[in-house]
Amino acid sequence: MSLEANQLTIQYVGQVGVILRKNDIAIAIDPYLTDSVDQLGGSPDGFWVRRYAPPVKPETLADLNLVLCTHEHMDHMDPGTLRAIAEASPSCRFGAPRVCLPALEAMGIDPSRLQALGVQEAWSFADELTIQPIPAWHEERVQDKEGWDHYLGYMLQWDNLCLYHAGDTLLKDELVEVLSGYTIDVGFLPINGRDIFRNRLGVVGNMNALEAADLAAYLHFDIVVPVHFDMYPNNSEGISPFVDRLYQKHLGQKFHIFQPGETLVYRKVN
Ligand SMILES: O=c1ccn([C@@H]2O[C@@H]3COP(=O)(O)O[C@H]3[C@H]2O)c(=O)[nH]1
Repeated sequence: MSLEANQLTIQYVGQVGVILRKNDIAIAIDPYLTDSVDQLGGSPDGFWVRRYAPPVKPETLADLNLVLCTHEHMDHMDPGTLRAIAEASPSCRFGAPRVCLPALEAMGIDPSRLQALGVQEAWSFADELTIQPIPAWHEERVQDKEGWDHYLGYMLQWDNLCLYHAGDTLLKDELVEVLSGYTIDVGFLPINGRDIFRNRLGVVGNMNALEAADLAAYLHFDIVVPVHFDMYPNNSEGISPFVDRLYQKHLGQKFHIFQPGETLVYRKVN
C-alpha cells in the first residue's frame, strides 16, 4: 500500500468541526465558523459565548468537495457557514440526515447538491471513499416513521483508512455493537457529557470524557480525538478527565488534543 493510502491531513476548526484532506478530496464535517449559537435566544444571558474566534473564514474554503452534517443544531449545521461554503466551493456537495434537507435547501443550497443520508445505506462518494452513516443518540435516538435517523455519526472508509466521527451521541450498547464491526484508525468523540442542570436549560448531552476514553480503548482506535469541550464552558466538563482516564486505565491508547485551527498529518503505521 502506498504512503498516500495510509495518510491524511486533519484540521480541527472548533466545537466538533474537522476538515479532512486526502488524495485531492477535501471534506468538512460539522463546520461551525460563525457565532450563530451565541445569538440564539432562550438561554440565560452569556450562556453561549464562544471562547475563540472561528479559526477559518468559511468564505476562504474554496477546495471543499463535501460537507457532512451530523444533525441540525446550529453548532453542526450553521446557515452562515454553509452558505459561505456553498458559494466558495461551487462543486461542493452536502450530506446530512434526510430531515435536514429542507433546512439546507432553505439556506439557498441547490437541491442537486444535497444528499440524504441514513444508516440503511452507505454512500460511495468516490472510488476510494465510502461513507457509512452510524446511528447517534443525542440524548435519544430519533427516527422518522420510515426509519431515517435525525442524528448521525459517519464512518469514512477512505483508501486504507477508517475514520469515525461520532457527531453528538451518548455511549450506548447498540453503538458499541455497530462500531465493533470496524477497525477504526481515527475516532472523533464528543466528551462534554450531560447533567440535569443543562437538561433543564434544554441542552441535550453526549457521552462524557470517561466514556469516550473507555470506548476508544475498548475498540482499539489507533488514535482518539476528543471534541466538543473547548468552545462553550457552560456545556463542557473540561479536558483533564479525558487525559486522566487514558493515563489511569488505558496507558498506551494514543490520542491527540487539537488547538482550534491546528492541522495534523495522520499516518497509519502498521
Ligand atoms: O440550534 C441549536 C443549537 C444548539 N442547541 C442546544 O445547544 C447545544 C450545543 O451543544 P450540542 O450541539 O451538543 O447540543 C445543543 C443543543 O442542546 C439547540 O438545541 N439548537
